[in-house]
Amino acid sequence: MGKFQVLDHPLIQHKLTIIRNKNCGTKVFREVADEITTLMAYDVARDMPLEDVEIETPIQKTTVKTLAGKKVAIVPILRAGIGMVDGILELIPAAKVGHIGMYRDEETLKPHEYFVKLPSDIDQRQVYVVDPMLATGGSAIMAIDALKKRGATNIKFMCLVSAPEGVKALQEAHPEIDIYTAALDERLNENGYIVPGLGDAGDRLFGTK
Ligand SMILES: O=P(O)(O)OC[C@H]1O[C@H](OP(=O)(O)OP(=O)(O)O)[C@H](O)[C@@H]1O
Ligand SMILES: O=c1cc[nH]c(=O)[nH]1
Ligand SMILES: [Mg+2]
Repeated sequence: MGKFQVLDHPLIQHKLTIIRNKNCGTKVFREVADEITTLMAYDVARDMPLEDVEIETPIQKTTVKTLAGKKVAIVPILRAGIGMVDGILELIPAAKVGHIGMYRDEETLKPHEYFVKLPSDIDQRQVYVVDPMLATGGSAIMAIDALKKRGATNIKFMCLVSAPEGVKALQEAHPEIDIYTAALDERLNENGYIVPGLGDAGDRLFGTK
């Protein structure tokens, strides 16, 4: 079974409180979502492999560490996942970015895939799938299905807010995936929204409501 981690550093909790507030406007929502993602990425990237490299400091030659091995691909689930891309690029600027378009039918809550464009070497990369909300889990499960179908093997999932229902479903569908969330909330409501949550992440990020 992969890891399930609530990244509840005080700075993350404080910033999440800012964007949960219904009075937080689009500009601040976008900026603070970015900041939370950067703080999360610091922890998520903790297992990045290192290798030895020989350099010369002004004092002497020495063997030190540099990042090695698997390169990173960030894969946002459109639309709302786009709000988490820049926060990771801040720390891992050489990462490639793939996109998976997915919308959730408002009646059935079932996800529908409408776009997939990935780096051609996705099978060689450490993949970070990002979406602010893990609600029923349907979108994340289908996005990871799409990635596996195209050869990705090394996948982590990052979200800002998750519901217990979504975490369980994702763990059952893809048990080896590590899941990182800034908060694990109480439940889903009758419309499939996370309670207390932060509302519709896509609409709040892009100002579409
Ligand atoms: O876990 P689930 O029940 O699948 O729900 C979560 C999904 O719902 C939202 O996307 P939405 O369908 O609203 O699309 P959008 O990002 O374009 O607004 C959210 O960004 C997730 O992708
Ligand atoms: O609470 C929720 C659930 C799904 N999608 C959202 O944007 N918010
Ligand atoms: Mg939405």
